Amino acid sequence: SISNIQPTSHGKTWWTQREDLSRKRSWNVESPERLLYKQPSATRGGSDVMAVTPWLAPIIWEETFNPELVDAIYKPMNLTIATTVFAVGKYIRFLGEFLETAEKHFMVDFKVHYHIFTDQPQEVPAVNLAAGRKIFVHQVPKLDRWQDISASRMQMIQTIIEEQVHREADYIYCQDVDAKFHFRWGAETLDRLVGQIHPWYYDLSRDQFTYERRPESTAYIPSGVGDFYYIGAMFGGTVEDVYRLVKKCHENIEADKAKGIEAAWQEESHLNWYLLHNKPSKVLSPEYMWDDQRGKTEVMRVIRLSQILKNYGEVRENV
Ligand SMILES: CC(=O)N[C@H]1[C@@H](OP(=O)(O)OP(=O)(O)OC[C@H]2O[C@@H](n3ccc(=O)[nH]c3=O)[C@H](O)[C@@H]2O)O[C@H](CO)[C@H](O)[C@@H]1O
Ligand SMILES: [Mn+2]
Repeated sequence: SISNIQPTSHGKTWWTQREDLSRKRSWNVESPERLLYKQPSATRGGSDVMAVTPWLAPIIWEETFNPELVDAIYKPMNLTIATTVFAVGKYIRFLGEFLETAEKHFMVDFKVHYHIFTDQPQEVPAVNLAAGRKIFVHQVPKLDRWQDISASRMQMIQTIIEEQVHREADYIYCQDVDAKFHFRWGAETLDRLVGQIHPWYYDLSRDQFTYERRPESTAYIPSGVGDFYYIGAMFGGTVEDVYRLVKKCHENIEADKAKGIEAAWQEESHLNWYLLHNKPSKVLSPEYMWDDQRGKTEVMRVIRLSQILKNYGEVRENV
């Protein structure tokens, strides 16, 4: 199905429908009775990396969780996971491999709704989807600047939650299209509000983070403050929590625009402001969004998804 997405911001009556959907779910963490798995140790962590934040949100790395146990708990919940991916202008070329590799590694055996936003619906590749998985195509205008294409995602995600996703999905994850899956990217990532540590900043000090540093911007973060530098290419969580996030970031982007300010890294700067003040309930290690340009570093046991090398001069609208 192809819909034409117009940026809107209408009434809140859909929240009631949303509450009905949530009530039908059992949120108990039920494990099947005779499932066998390795005993967890109370005194030794599964890994030598930081696996919990100072506000007690888990940080997800390989070996901090048991994939079979996670699947055994989450699969019977019959969840629907929406994912948004933008393929505007030349970025349509990345969509085929994104979807094909997602079918191999992303939430395998779960119901997944891919929401694809593009200016070229007829170019969306035909991909064989496993049972229970669907593609929805939404037509969006092609904006002139890559900064605006990237930043407009906050508003478009807000709109699609209001118009459709609130009725259909439990969780929503929002990802860049210029990436490929290589390894399990599964239900261990599900949580209320989920941020992703940027692959270039996980080992730097907070003062090196490229936060927005001008006090005039709503995304302003002063020096001496900050937890992680979160990447704009991936965030997610329950539909309610992601809705609050995209709505606030969109409002702040508009407030800045009215003052003639564009944050240093557009929506990524606003996302970082939001997640500093609204702590994520789960944080994904860089395994979940790596960058091919960085090679593999010692801390990385696996690479689950990686941004592919691209020629910025060739794919971006204005450089
Ligand atoms: C290393 C680096 O420079 N990282 C920044 C850069 O990420 P990226 O270089 O990863 O940004 P990008 O060019 O991949 O754009 C982000 C996403 O927007 C969509 N898109 C973008 C342009 C376009 O013409 N068509 C289209 O569909 C597409 O889904 C893409 O994956 O920019 C982002 C957005 O501001 C963030 O600030 C990142 O931190
Ligand atoms: Mn990207």
